[in-house]
Amino acid sequence: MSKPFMFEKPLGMRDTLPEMYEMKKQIREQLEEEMSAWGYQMVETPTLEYYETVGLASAILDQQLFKLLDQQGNTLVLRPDMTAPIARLVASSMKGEAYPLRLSYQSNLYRAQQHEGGKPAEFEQIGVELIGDGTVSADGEVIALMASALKSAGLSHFKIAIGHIGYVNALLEDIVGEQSDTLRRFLYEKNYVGFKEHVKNLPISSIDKGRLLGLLKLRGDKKMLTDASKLVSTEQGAKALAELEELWQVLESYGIEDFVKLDLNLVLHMSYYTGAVFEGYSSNLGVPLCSGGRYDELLGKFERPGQATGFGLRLDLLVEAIGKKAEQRQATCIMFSKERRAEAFREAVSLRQEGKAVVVQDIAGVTDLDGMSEQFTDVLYFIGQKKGEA
Ligand SMILES: N[C@@H](Cc1c[nH]c[nH+]1)C(=O)O
Repeated sequence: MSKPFMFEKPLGMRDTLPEMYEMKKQIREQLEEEMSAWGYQMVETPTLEYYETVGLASAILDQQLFKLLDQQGNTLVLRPDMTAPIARLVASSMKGEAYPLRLSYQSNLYRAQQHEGGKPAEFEQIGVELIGDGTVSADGEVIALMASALKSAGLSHFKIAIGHIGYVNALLEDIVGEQSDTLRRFLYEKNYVGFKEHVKNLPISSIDKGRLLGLLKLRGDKKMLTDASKLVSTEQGAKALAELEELWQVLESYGIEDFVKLDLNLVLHMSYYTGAVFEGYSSNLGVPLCSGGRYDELLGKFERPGQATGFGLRLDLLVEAIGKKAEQRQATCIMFSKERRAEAFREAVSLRQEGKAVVVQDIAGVTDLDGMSEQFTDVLYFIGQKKGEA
């Protein structure tokens, strides 16, 4: 490998400039406030985790993990997700705390990228986990909170698509048995053309081909569930549909049915999901900006079984979707020369006490006075001899 050019960053890594920082901060505060208002408590976990435990439990493709070695020779990962670290936390340091637990987080996550110019390899995610509650009310709560968080951040045009991995598995396994992975991957990649092509070439009856292709049409409101029930007759399939029916009622009780739609071919990235899954879209972004779902088996891997659900929201994408500029705090500049330095500092203290942001600048350190002054609406000069002094 050649030596990187001085200004290059590792693949997928980004800088954050002041304006973007401010925008992220304002939106982050609103999201955190909303989650706290719903009774969720913030936690933090380390950036590095063991590959063998949390790394594997995160259920993400191995090629997306950043791996490194510690001094003892253990393989570590930069956390690719927060759900697995929180499962570890709940099963260890928080073991004594009764279920259900409502936890929230705001963290940078790391997913290695294969190509330049694509997705970021480090991004901030804000989310919640509702752990130890297997009810459909819990699924409804996290979806309603996600909608409420998006609204509180200032996003008004969004839709949440809801599916159920139990339904997809029931249908695929009923028809293609063990070979369902390939079809699931087409769905996860939203490669519906690839899905159709693959189905065409499968050695199965035309009725079963019709059932598999029928899955792609299962989008809409709760009326669609009747069509869905015609494709699968297994107990697992029926259970998933009954859950979705109840979930729709919960969402109606929250009054957010206009923001949601059912999409039964939804398959998400993480393979730990076991039940209802969902994804949120803004009308002006081509990619989902938040997603989540039920994962009832993950806590068991950390020896504290518990049914759970949650979501994660990408702050960078939410900022992009909202699209408006941050309200920048205007600062006053006090330009001083050393004779009046103490006076300038006193003035700065008193203006800051009034709530103003103040920059104090020694004029001897400025080479471009006009350029510097243009950055401020107000510039006060404390230059030369003090008034009244000879
Ligand atoms: N951890 C998931 C989101 C999620 C939170 N809880 C459940 N799912 C992700 O990064 O996509």
